[in-house]
Amino acid sequence: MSNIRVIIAGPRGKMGKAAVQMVESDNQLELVACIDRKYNGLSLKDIEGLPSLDAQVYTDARECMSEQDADVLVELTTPENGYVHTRLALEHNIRPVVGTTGFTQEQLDELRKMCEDKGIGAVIAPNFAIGAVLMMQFSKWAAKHMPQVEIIEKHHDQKLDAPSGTALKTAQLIQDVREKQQQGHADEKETLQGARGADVDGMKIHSVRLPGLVAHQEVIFGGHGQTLTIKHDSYNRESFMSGVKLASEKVMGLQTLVYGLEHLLD
Ligand SMILES: NC(=O)c1ccc[n+]([C@@H]2O[C@H](COP(=O)([O-])OP(=O)(O)OC[C@H]3O[C@@H](n4cnc5c(N)ncnc54)[C@H](O)[C@@H]3O)[C@@H](O)[C@H]2O)c1
Ligand SMILES: O=C(O)C1=N[C@H](C(=O)O)CCC1
Repeated sequence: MSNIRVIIAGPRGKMGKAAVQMVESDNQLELVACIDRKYNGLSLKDIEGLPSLDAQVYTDARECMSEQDADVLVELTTPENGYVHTRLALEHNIRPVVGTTGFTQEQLDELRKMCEDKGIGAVIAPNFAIGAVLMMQFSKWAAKHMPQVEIIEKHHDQKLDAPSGTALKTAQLIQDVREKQQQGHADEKETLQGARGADVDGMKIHSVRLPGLVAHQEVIFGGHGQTLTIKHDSYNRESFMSGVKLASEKVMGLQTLVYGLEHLLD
């Protein structure tokens, strides 16, 4: 089978660096170019801290995608730029594998429509860590039986979006199996705004941002005389890389947009 030709957007970021390493050490994936904010025209090996690869760096994403005959874009930048890159990739028939979080529902709907119109696949996964995917699936199951639930997500303090994509996805999965409902006291009042967190159909989401954290989430279910906590921790960015690899391979066989890695697991 021929190699899958990959462009990585954001190669000097925390996730991008790990993705460059992963692609470099993989037999089936081949890094052909990167999209960065700096270093136009250099090759990756000229950039300090990155592996010695010949892949060319572009600051202009459109130019990169027009010049390079790529199969997959691995997008790991920021919500705003990530959306632009993902659209551009689809316009160039390059299949996006998107880890970047913070896209709005309208943006996701538009990207889904673009995929359908072009008959080309895309994977957008708010969390590529297998343990996090299982944590979300277990939470959906638990919510059927214990529908009173709150989500606490904790991330490093450089994160741009809140709540996390994982927390939103978890809430969506739980919405599939539980009715909107009042949680806490019906007459509850916040004496300090935001004290009860964000609200999704009565379900609360609390976002913690601190140095030292990577990516962590607890989903707490309450019942009569008992609680259940389903918890996942990512301690480093390598935890996401088997998911990025799987998505980069599986996207080649997709004709639609898939939102969440669970759709790619057997
Ligand atoms: N889906 C997952 O499993 C997962 C895991 C971790 C992080 N994330 C998400 O991935 C994204 C990146 O996270 P990170 O921790 O690596 O962030 P980071 O800030 O370390 O890296 C982002 C990189 O993007 C680069 N960048 C910004 N704008 C750009 C542009 N226009 N062109 C090219 N590069 C550009 C920045 O220079 C930076 O190097 C975030 O949205 C984060 O939420 C997702
Ligand atoms: O580091 C981040 O930023 C992460 N974001 C994802 C999210 O928003 O859910 C999860 C993994 C780490």
